[in-house]
Amino acid sequence: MTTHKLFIDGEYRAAKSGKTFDKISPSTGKKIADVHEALAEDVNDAVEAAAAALNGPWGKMPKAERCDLLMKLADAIDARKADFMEAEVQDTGHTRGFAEKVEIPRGAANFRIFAEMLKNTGGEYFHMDTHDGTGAANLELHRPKGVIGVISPWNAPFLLMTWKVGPALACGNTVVVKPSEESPATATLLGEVMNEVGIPKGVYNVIHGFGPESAGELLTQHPKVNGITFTGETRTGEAIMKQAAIGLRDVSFELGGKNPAIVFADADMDKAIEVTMRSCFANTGQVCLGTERIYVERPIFDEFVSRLKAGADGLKQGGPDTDGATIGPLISAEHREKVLSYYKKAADLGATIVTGGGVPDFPEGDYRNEGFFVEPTIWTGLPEDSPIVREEIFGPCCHIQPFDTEEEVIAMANDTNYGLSATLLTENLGRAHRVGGKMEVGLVWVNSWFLRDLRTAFGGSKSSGIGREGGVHSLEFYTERTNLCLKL
Ligand SMILES: NC(=O)C1=CN([C@@H]2O[C@H](COP(=O)(O)OP(=O)(O)OC[C@H]3O[C@@H](n4cnc5c(N)ncnc54)[C@H](O)[C@@H]3O)[C@@H](O)[C@H]2O)C=CC1
Ligand SMILES: O=C(O)/C=C/C=C(\O)C(=O)O
Repeated sequence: MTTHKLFIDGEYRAAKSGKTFDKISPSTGKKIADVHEALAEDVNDAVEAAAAALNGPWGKMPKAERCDLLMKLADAIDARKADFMEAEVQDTGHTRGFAEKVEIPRGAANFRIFAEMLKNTGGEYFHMDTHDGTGAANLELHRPKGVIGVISPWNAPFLLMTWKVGPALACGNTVVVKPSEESPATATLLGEVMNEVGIPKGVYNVIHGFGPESAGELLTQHPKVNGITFTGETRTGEAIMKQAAIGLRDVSFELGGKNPAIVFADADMDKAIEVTMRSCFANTGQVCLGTERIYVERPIFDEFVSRLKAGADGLKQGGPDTDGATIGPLISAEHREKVLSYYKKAADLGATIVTGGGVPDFPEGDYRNEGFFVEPTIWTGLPEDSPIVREEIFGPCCHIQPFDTEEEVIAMANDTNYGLSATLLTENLGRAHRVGGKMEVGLVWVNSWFLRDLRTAFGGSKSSGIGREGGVHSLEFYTERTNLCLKL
């Protein structure tokens, strides 16, 4: 049985609390690991190690050397790709294709992009005239923020954790990572690779545990944590923000979404189906950027619904060890209960169930019967104020609504508390530009989805987040800026 210990000050340690919890496989429902739970003493040790490392070799290292080390780290992740993949798919039940093509390469890329960027960034300079004729020079100086608390979710664990750790370290900070209790493996493994390439001890620390009254809350409340970056549910973001208010610590939040896709009658239908198949069902719908509301212009509504149904019905359910599987299980029994409660609610509310709506019917004795699988599901016929259309479900499901005019669909798409992403399907560039600019979201994709240039701003409006990360926007959160005014 695998054991995931804490990684503190460059070494793997058992939790001083002596407590462990079980990690359950999403595909088989069986226990696959014991995970050590960090409580107050361990969390304090991790934060103290991170604070001390700021004043050690890491704090003194020239920026170029620090960035070279992070490039080496990215190469070492590539070299250990098979190990990271295995750790990730066993924890999450993801298909190997998703882990191989998206998740693990992005982990390495998240270090490369910020290491490269930091090497080439400077600061502002403003010369100022003064009455004595000598003037003054204003120089922008950058300092690391300090100890960054990283709270990351289970849906794309390695990708989303490194998306924060990459820029944090490139800017010279140290980190204490609290991965989701559902996905402890890749963050733990990364400690080994940090040591391999010579990242100084205390720079990268990992504590395991839960949120409230456990490692997550203890970390975000710790007075020596200088900034908190979090990806996860909106309500958790609210709780963390209250915790961060003590001591006025800065936060960066990427939260949930209820993202629309709008399919205009002039869209290329093959492209529209390919894009919405991915945006609804990739990673079993457990993507914050995923589509759960589709609006289709009335003349093509019936054709779109029947083609998306055919696509959904063609998905093959299976865990990472099932050949040819195109859709995996949900992360946990608890999350499956949540998703199924929406499936039931949709039926009770009188939705037309185009396909799915329940648990797949596997043969007797099939391992998948013990896993957390649900059917890919498509509904039509619900009003816009239905909870199915308003609340984030985070499963492989969507509701499809017809529309008649551009104004009407813009209003429907924006009528939500969330504001993360929107996807537009149209061959009319003018319309794409016009409608895209009216979407109250942080990200709009046209004729595509999840196409990511890591130099661009990433984040959400409304209840979908606070701040932007990506490219130079990450540097704003992970550095403190000082204006040095030098009287000449
Ligand atoms: N990328 C996204 O937008 C994600 C959205 N979700 C949404 O969240 C729902 C529940 O998933 P969970 O894993 O329970 O998400 P969550 O938001 O409850 O947990 C995410 C992380 O925050 C930690 N956490 C929870 N409460 C905390 C607290 N008070 N202080 C500090 N840390 C805390 C958790 O231990 C975990 O590491 C999903 O059904 C989905 O709707 C979940 C994961 C990612
Ligand atoms: O590409 C990114 O940086 C972020 C991707 C986000 C998700 O996969 C998610 O939160 O679901």
